[in-house]
Formats: sequence, structure tokens, C-alpha cells
Amino acid sequence: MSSMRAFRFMLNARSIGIRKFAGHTTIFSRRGISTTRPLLNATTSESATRRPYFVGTHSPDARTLGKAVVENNVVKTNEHAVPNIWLRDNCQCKSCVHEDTKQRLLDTFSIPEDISIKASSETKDNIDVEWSDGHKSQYSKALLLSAGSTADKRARIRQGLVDIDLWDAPKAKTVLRLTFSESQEGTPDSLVHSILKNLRRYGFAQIDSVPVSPQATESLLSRISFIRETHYGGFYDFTADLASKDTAYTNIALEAHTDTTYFSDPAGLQAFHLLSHTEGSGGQSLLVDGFNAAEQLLKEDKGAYEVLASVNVQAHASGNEGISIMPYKGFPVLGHDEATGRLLQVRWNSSDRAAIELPLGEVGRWYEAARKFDRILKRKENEYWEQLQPGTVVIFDNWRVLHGRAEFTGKRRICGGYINRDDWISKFKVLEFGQGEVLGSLASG
Ligand SMILES: C[N+](C)(C)CCCC[C@H](N)C(=O)O
Ligand SMILES: O=C(O)CCC(=O)C(=O)O
Repeated sequence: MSSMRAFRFMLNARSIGIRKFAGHTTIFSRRGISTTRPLLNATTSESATRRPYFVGTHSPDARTLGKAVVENNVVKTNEHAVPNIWLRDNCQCKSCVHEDTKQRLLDTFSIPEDISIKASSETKDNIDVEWSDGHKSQYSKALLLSAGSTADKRARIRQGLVDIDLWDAPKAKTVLRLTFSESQEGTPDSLVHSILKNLRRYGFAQIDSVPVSPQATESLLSRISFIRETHYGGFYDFTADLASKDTAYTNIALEAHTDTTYFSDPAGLQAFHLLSHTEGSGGQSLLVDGFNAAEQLLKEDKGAYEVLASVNVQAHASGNEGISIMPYKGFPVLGHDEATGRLLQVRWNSSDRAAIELPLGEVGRWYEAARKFDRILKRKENEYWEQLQPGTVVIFDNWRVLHGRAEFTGKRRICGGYINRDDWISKFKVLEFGQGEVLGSLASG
């Protein structure tokens, strides 16, 4: 008897139903609704299809192994037939894809449902086909092998997956610091690429010798991508004056957190440049590698990790007059790529947290798991403290690295900006992999 059937058998006659969702089982009975612990080990359909969660420090293997061939007018990648509709829809010729915009010109659903290959041939690197509707297409074998490979391999270029280094405080201190330089055209691409490589590998980058001005800081950030407008404005230059009704605009200590958990799409990058701090002291900056903390939690308490990966939490920004910003749905603290199981995002902000999306009687499970994560985040060896100095810009991946600050006295002025996740990953992967490889992976990634 399967474990699910055994589970159903175990339930008494009064249960009027079971609903499984996201690994949880909710029992509807005359006594009301209760949600059991996630079915971590049961072979239920959801958990069987959900990929195991992992943090992922190694990028997927770039080699596209195996072979792509055409036999009897059937294109195959590693012995699997490639559906004709997909092949025809992904013809890359100039009449099917706009040469400049790279957008599909072909009307996908004008393709006959019974489209077939009338003639075909292959060379070392390509497969050529003539379709039953007379159209001719060519496909690189690399594209076909990539399209037939694992979800993680297909995500490599799309998500800019490169090897990453998890770090604690001692390790963070060894990360190569970068030095600002500027040519006529502004910050050279080589420096931008170095900044983005550090951001992708470590989740943060420190750039020294930046001119101590909002203008130079904004110019540097804009070389990565455009700065995101929010209810705080765009490029920010702030101090402890509650100009915006958020504790960042005060002098109190802020524990390690990620920003903008109240946005459906939290800011991708955040940057700080301390412009001045006079008539007082304190305000040290804190960075914590959320992916390193997640890895530690996964090793120490898999159940707690699963809870933080599966229970959605709401957040809000409600300080400013007439504003109460919340995401369109709740999101888990540990966000994963459903296709691969890879950790993609840490959303952690106790100040801005709103509802926990569990039946009220069940929320203890979330607090228990969150407390364990909080303890890991607050381990001294995980806390990288640095007193920012004018001239140093720190940029960090707000989807991975948490930040905070010590309380301070006196007048402290910081400028910086947010950059969207999709925009900085776009810039990174084009610089890292090259435009050709990025565009070449669109159909298969
Ligand atoms: C815009 N600036 C960075 C100055 C302040 C942003 C406040 C962010 C807020 N505390 C949060 O955790 O999302
Ligand atoms: O003032 C600082 O150093 C950090 C403020 C902060 O955490 C934020 O703006 O999100």
C-alpha cells in the first residue's frame, strides 16, 4: 500500500476530505480544518515532482553532452524525438525572428497542427529541415542538446549561474576590493564587469576611491543599469530625518534584513555610499550572506528549511501618508526555482513582516523555523561588520545578502540606489557569457 493510501486509511471516517498543497496536507473534517506538517517523505504527487531544495554553489556544467541527429525526418536529441511544433516555432530565420528586435515574427498558431518534416540533412554542427508547409529551417545541434538537457543546465545562462562562494565574516574580509576608475565615457566596462562578477560570486562588491559625491555614485550605479524608482524616490541621498517614514531614516540600530520585501519584485541590488558622518559615532554597516545562512540551516534542520521554503509570508510598507504597499501574494523566506530546486532569493525582514499564511493555530511551526534561521543569521562569525568610509561604495545583492547597521549619533548622510534583479542579471550575463551565447540560448534555456 502506497504511503499516501496508508495515510488516507489512517484517517478516521469523520474526515471528509484531504487537500494536498505545496507539500502540506490539509484535512477537512467535521472538527474543522487542520494542516499537518509538510509531507516531506511521503511519496505524494507534489513532493515527488517538487525538486529537492538546494542552495547551489556550483554552476551547472556548461558542456552539452550527448548527440543531436535527424533520422527518417525525425529530429532527436539524446534519443528523444524533438516535437515538430517546438522546432517550427523556434525557427531562427529572418522571416521567423526579427533581425533587430530578436522577437518572434512567426504566428505560432498558424503552424499546422500536423506539421511534418518533408526533407532533412545534417552536418557536424547543424540540422537542416524542409517543412511540409515548404518553409526551411536550420538548427544548431548545440541548441537542440541544450533544449533537451536538465532544467539546471538550461537555467545556466538565463539566470547567470556561475560558481558562487558562500562566506562568513573572516572570508568576507578577503574578498578583493575594487578601485574606481573613470575614462571619458564614464566607468569602463571592465570595472563594471568586475563589480558584477563580485556581486554574482559573493553577493557584494566594495569599490574604493569613488569621488565623494552623489553625482559620481549615481553615475557609477547607472553604468550597471538604470536606478529603480520607488516611493522613496529614485537615487537616494538620506539622513536620520524621517523624510520617509521608515526606520532607515532614523539613527536606531537595524538588524540584518533584506529590503523591499513588500514589493512583489524586491530590489535586486542596493548600494550605499557614506558621504559624511559628523558630530557623532557608530553606524557601522553589517552584511550577512543569506545563502550561507540558508546552507547552514539546510544542514542543521532540514524541516525548518522546508518550512521557510514553503510557507508564504506577507510584508508591508505603510509609514508614508496614504501608502500601504504589499506584494500581490505572500512569498516564502527562502525562494527557490521550482524547475531546479535551486535557492534564488532570501526575503527576510522582521520589521516589515505582516501575515504568515498558515491557519492561525499552525503559525508556531513557522516561528520555530524562523527562530532557527534568525539564530544562524546572528552568529557572530556570520556577521561582517564594516565602518563605511566616504569614497567607498558598497553594492550588494538584496536577494542574497542581508544588511543592517549599528545605532549612531550625529549627522550621517548616505546615498545610493536600487537596481532591479532582472536588469543587473541581464548586464552580468551579457558581459560574462557574451551577447551571442545569451541570444543563442533563448529558445533552449
Ligand atoms: C531608500 N532607502 C534605502 C534610503 C531606505 C529604504 C528603506 C527600506 C526598508 N527599511 C526596507 O527594509 O525595505
Ligand atoms: O543606514 C544604513 O546604513 C542602512 C539603512 C538600511 O538598512 C536601508 O536603507 O535599508
